[in-house]
Amino acid sequence: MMIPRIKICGLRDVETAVATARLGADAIGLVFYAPSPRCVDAGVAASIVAGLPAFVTSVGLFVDAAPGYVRDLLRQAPLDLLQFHGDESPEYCRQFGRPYIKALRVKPDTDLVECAKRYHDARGLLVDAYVPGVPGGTGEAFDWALLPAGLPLPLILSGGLHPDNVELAVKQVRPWALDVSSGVERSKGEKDLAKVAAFIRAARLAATEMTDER
Ligand SMILES: O=C(O)c1ccccc1N[C@@H]1O[C@H](COP(=O)(O)O)[C@@H](O)[C@H]1O
Repeated sequence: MMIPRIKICGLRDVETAVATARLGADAIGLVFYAPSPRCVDAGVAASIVAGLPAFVTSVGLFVDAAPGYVRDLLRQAPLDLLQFHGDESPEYCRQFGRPYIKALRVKPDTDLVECAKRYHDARGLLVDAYVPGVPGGTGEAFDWALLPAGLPLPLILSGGLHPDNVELAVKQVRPWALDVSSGVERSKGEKDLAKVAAFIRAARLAATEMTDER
């Protein structure tokens, strides 16, 4: 099985972002949603983007943001990929002319195949837990059995992942990528590099074990 790509979300300073990349993260998420304890401003985002080494993707996370705000941010911080984590329509997501992923909060009646068709030009479909009133970053997991096989877009698994459940997640879901925030923190918004290292190690080991078993 492919080793899943790993995104660590909610970095707030250059030093921790670079340390996270050195631990093996493929992508670093920057949150542009004011109510989040992980929210950063354009200046901090620009310094993190500029500080990342080659081949580490910078991802900007937005929740139903005004288009002007997103454009303004992109002028200041040249993000590689946009993550839309609210109720954004496909038309909204496309208007920036940048690669994007669409996040969906999964409920028992969510038709993910239909969603993948609607957002057909997304670079991946990110699935997260549905927690009423909170758009994400909750640390809550959802029932992975709700995920259909054979989605026509790369599946990015998120929601309540942490170093102790990521092995099961990789083996059960076989996602293209993993995205984690709360599960690698010591307190809300405060990343714990030991947990980041443990998460990356456990995810890669799980995928390697699956390959060896075949
Ligand atoms: O991280 C946040 O604060 C956040 C705020 C608003 C929307 C999404 C947010 N984060 C994303 O939520 C999922 C799950 O996070 P967790 O690991 O359960 O804490 C993940 O995709 C984050 O990128």
